[in-house]
Amino acid sequence: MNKLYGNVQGLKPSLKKKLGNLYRRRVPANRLYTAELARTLAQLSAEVGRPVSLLLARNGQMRAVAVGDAAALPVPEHAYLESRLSGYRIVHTHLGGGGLSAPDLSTLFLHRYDSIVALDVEEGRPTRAHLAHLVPPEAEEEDWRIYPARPWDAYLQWDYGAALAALEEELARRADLRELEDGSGERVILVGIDEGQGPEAELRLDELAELARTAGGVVVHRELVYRPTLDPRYAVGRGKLDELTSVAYHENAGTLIFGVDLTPAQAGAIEQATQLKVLDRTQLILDIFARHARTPQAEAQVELAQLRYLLPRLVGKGKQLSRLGGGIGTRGPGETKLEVDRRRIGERIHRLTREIERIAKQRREARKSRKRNRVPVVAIVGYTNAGKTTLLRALTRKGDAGENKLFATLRPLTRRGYLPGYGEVLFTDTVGFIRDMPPALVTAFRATLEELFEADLVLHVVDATADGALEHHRVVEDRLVEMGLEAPRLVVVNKIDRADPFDRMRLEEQLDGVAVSALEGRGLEDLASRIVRVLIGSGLPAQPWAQYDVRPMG
Ligand SMILES: Nc1nc2c(ncn2[C@@H]2O[C@H](COP(=O)(O)OP(=O)(O)OP(=O)(O)O)[C@@H](O)[C@H]2O)c(=O)[nH]1
Ligand SMILES: [Mg+2]
Repeated sequence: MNKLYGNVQGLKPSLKKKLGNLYRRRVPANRLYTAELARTLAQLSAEVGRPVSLLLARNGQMRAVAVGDAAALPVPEHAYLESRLSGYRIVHTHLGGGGLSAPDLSTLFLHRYDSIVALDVEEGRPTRAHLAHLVPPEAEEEDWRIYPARPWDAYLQWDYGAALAALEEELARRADLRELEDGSGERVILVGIDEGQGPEAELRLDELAELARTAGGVVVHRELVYRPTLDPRYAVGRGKLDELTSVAYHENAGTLIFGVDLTPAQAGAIEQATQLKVLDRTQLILDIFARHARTPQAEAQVELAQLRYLLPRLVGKGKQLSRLGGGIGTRGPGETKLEVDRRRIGERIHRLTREIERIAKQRREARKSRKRNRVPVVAIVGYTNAGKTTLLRALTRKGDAGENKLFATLRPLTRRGYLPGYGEVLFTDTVGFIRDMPPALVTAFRATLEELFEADLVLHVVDATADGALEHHRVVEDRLVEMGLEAPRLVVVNKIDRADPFDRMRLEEQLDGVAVSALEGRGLEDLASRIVRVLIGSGLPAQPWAQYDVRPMG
């Protein structure tokens, strides 16, 4: 016999059998329900004394029978498809009448059912029918349309198939329109949690937004939730989650990013409740590292951290894995391997650990025999959003014209530049620093910074417009010292086009920095000559032909 869902306790076997027989019913593909089905349903509900709910596939096949309200039905697997309907509908009874309830509507919405019908039952017979379906997201309006109550048999001749096809078409058309408007970029919603930190929580949310942007996301909504203690199950309240799900629908977002770290159980529960992709701060940061990893050592470390973080999140969860699909949180050296199972991941972790040891040994030996007379390397570091990448571009701008081969991009994040009176220099960009690096990621982060050890000079970019710029500087410098980085430093005070003159001066003085606007190209000559002085001071003489500032023919 087919399974009965919901509360079947205390039901007589004969009644259970009758309910089970509902599985044999079928509705023609273009009809909402048949007269026989409605009558049987009403009669059985009256006998049971509880509502009875049916889950029907679009082709009219019975998929599930539950004693209880719509929420008692199992959620169909693979029901959820971006911006489309799930292909399932719910037909159920209401013994007390009263139309569709709030839980009915939120079930409809969350699982994108094709439609939901409630049949009022009086004396074992159907009386009125209440119908609702989703509508394309509009500002200010409800996400569904509820039709006025009609006599139960009014829908028997209705061409449900055609109505549904029209609705799907409309939904798809709107989704296409939005895609055109947005351009690329994964649309994400940020959820910051204020556990009583006050303004600090706001800053952390700003930082989360920066991280999301760096990972290639488009932030369409930010929500700061005040919660002194996290909800053990959902981190935030259930009501808040429903709200966010609705925002996601209106904003066409498929991803929720939480500013706190979620336990594997929380992430799973939130995903289940919202049907959205759920990421936490650590996963977001891992994704950024994955984009910045470019040495074998860094790639191995990032993959290792990704797998370690992923492993506990895999328990009994084929579903979450398949949902990962693509986009933020799925990138990286291990990208293609995310599909493998737990055991294989365990093996991979083991192999990576050995690989990392091997590479480290190799590198120690390679460093000993580092070549003389090579092109000096200048690495750019700094807090996230300080303007490192903009500065790299500004310092190597001429390369963009693509005329001179000297300036051609070598690797995505290293470019050749030219310093007047000195010669060629390699500039290399790095991943931004952030406060509260998740402990699980420290090793991977350091690995992405490994190239710093090849640098002859480290440019430390400070954003003069940032609150706490001095503190950011200190955080970064402390970490560099911890890593044992000995290369000379030069502080670049950036964004002077927008900075308060007093802040700028204070930073310049306290950090002995060079003030620039990477965006407007101001102060770059001063910076170049400071760089040259440091390089020469560390025993890297100017290149012979460059002393006359004659540039070689490209
Ligand atoms: N006003 C102004 N904005 C700037 C300047 N330099 C960079 N920005 C802006 O600051 C933002 C961050 O710049 P990026 O160069 O991406 O910063 P980053 O340090 O590479 O950031 P991450 O790689 O995310 O750590 C961008 O919106 C830039 O346009 C500047 O000199 N003046
Ligand atoms: Mg950058």
